[in-house]
Amino acid sequence: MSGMIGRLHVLTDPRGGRAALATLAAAVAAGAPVVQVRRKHCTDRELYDFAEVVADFCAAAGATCIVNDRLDVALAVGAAGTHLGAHDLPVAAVRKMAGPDHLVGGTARNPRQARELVAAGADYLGVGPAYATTTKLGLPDPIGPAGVAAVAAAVDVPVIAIGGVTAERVPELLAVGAWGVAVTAAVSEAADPAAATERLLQQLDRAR
Ligand SMILES: Cc1ncc(COP(=O)(O)OP(=O)(O)O)c(N)n1
Ligand SMILES: Cc1nc(C(=O)O)sc1CCOP(=O)(O)O
Ligand SMILES: [Mg+2]
Repeated sequence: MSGMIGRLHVLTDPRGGRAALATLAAAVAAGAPVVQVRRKHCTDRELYDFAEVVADFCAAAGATCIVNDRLDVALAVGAAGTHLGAHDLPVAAVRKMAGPDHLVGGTARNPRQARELVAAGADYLGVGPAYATTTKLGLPDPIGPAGVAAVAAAVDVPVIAIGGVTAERVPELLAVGAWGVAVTAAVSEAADPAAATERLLQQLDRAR
């Protein structure tokens, strides 16, 4: 499965909870096509319960639901896909278990990793950190638009730029070959998450 994945991925606030769900509801109502359930430091049951609510919400709204890190949870809640990084199960293993119709995304930081992930069966790549981010600790230095460009030139699957992405930065990322963007703070820390989502979507529409 590839090619037509949505261009705006809204990641849930990793703390989860009601505020995360309210933000998500606003983002999806404003037209966010893809939601990624990203939650850390919780029990499996808490993750499952949260993911189930998000997946049901996405199904009702026609949005694509992707679960970060966990194929088992993605399958259990009927999500469309799973996103995998270097510390998660390998893309090839997940592809083997999930079959051809499950969306599988991988995190790439350079062209070599990107080619390997695509060869292993990734449908799309999350590429970053494009810019400095306060949402996630321990990342390498930002790769900037030039780093995103290098990955986009190396593969033929959609590249989703992530890390410190704002609406203002969308044009320069699309200009270097990104298909779309993934955001946390730009939506979840916005005073008006629906308006922030609309601004991101406008930039994605305008710039291509
Ligand atoms: C679209 C997208 N791209 C990259 C990531 C990062 O995934 P990963 O490297 O597994 O890191 P964590 O998100 O698990 O901290 C992502 N989640 N989404
Ligand atoms: C979850 C995540 N992964 C990244 C990576 O580069 O692997 S950057 C990132 C944080 C995305 O949130 P924000 O839009 O608030 O920067
Ligand atoms: Mg991960």
